[in-house]
Amino acid sequence: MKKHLTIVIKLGSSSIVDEKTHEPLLSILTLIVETAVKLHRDGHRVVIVSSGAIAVGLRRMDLAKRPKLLPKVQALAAIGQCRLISLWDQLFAHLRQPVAQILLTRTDIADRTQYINAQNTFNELLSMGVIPIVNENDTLAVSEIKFGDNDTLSAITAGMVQADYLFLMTDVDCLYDKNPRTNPDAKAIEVVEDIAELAADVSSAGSALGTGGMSTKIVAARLATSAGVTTVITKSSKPGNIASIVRYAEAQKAAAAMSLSSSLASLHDNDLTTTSAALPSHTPPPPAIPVTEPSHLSQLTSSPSSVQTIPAAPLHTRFLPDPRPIRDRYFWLLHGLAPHGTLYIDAGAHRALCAKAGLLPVGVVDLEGGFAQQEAVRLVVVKRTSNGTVMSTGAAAAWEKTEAGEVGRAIVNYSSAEIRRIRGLRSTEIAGVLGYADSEYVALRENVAVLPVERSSRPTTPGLGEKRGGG
Ligand SMILES: N[C@@H](CCC(=O)OP(=O)(O)O)C(=O)O
Repeated sequence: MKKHLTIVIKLGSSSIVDEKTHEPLLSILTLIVETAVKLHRDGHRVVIVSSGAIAVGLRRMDLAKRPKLLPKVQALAAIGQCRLISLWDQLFAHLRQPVAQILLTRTDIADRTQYINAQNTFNELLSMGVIPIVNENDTLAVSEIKFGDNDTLSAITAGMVQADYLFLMTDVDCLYDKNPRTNPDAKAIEVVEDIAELAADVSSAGSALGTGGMSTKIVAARLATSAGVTTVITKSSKPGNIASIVRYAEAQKAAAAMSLSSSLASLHDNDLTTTSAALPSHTPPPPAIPVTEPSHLSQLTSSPSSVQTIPAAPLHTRFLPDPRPIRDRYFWLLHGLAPHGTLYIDAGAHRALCAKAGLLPVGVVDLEGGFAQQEAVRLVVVKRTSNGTVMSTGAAAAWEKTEAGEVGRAIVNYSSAEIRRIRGLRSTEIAGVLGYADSEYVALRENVAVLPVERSSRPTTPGLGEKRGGG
């Protein structure tokens, strides 16, 4: 188990300023600072994703509400961001904690070299003991190149720094199966093992200041957990809960690991058929669990004792990380790039991609959108239709979309105009049709990221011009 955890804490605009007066919520900010410094002093690496630039700009210019015109919003973000970062810097300075400002746009990370540069800068700052404070570079980002909401930005940041935890701080303590304000019998959802099966009420529209709501938090949780990041939704007015939740979650992992090793030991000692049923599932243990603590937990609990009872955690929703995380280049292909179109591929091509081959023109059935060479596209699997539905007008056969939906993303070697002419052909035929053949592949293997089969029906990061859920 890791001694030093990397923890990303995301605060939305409504956690940073008062929704009506737009004055900073100093008590919350101070508690966040104390929590972050405590975690840092315990040996953990902390990144803060802070919204609030526009809201702070509104206060500075004495404006009552967010203007409609984009240049005005961008000007306010420029005014507010320097005040915001100065506020964070001043608060952290009281505890002698250096911070750094990182402002990102989607185009910054769409270039692989820039993505790696950003990653290197994060790592350097974290190893220097600095707390990076991240926001979207609103002044440059127009809608086409926006992350759009800081929930998504925080999940991409968490993937980039290979975080252990992402905390999405919000105005409720957790997800509920129904709206708790109108349904007194609403049940808290404490642990989510599989987001695809989540049945929660996500109708919360977010604040008047920000752009995120509960549904953008689910998108963010899906993205972050796919990169192996445990994602937590909890109340921003109680930042002290972060340490208790980390302690609790780590204790659960330790307890599960101990239970697994004792089960494995008994597998050696006993008949395999009688003990295999005792292997632990993801079912959470009861709230209070006596465990022998690993050293970093005793740091978190600040207790000298090696054996103690872990107190129950405050209410929160915890999304468990995918056991087979998508990281590095594949994470960047899936979430760093904005797709410019879609390639519809057949099941054979999908199988070949899953078996780590490149994408050949013969497997491409149809396409949508206009894109250039070396731009990113979505990959969607289609099958020959049985009911006569013609998805593709130009293709030789009729095709329809499958339930698998989007199965991955790729950077293509040919433009949409070129692929339109070579789809369905063998690679040896490319030169005859185009007059040249830059590659036998439509996309090289290293430029293709495919989702594991059982997860491919889940949407990935919303791309350019795609509608996000939630307000
Ligand atoms: N980047 C913008 C905030 C983006 C946004 O709306 O985020 P959130 O408040 O988390 O929904 C700002 O700093 O004002």
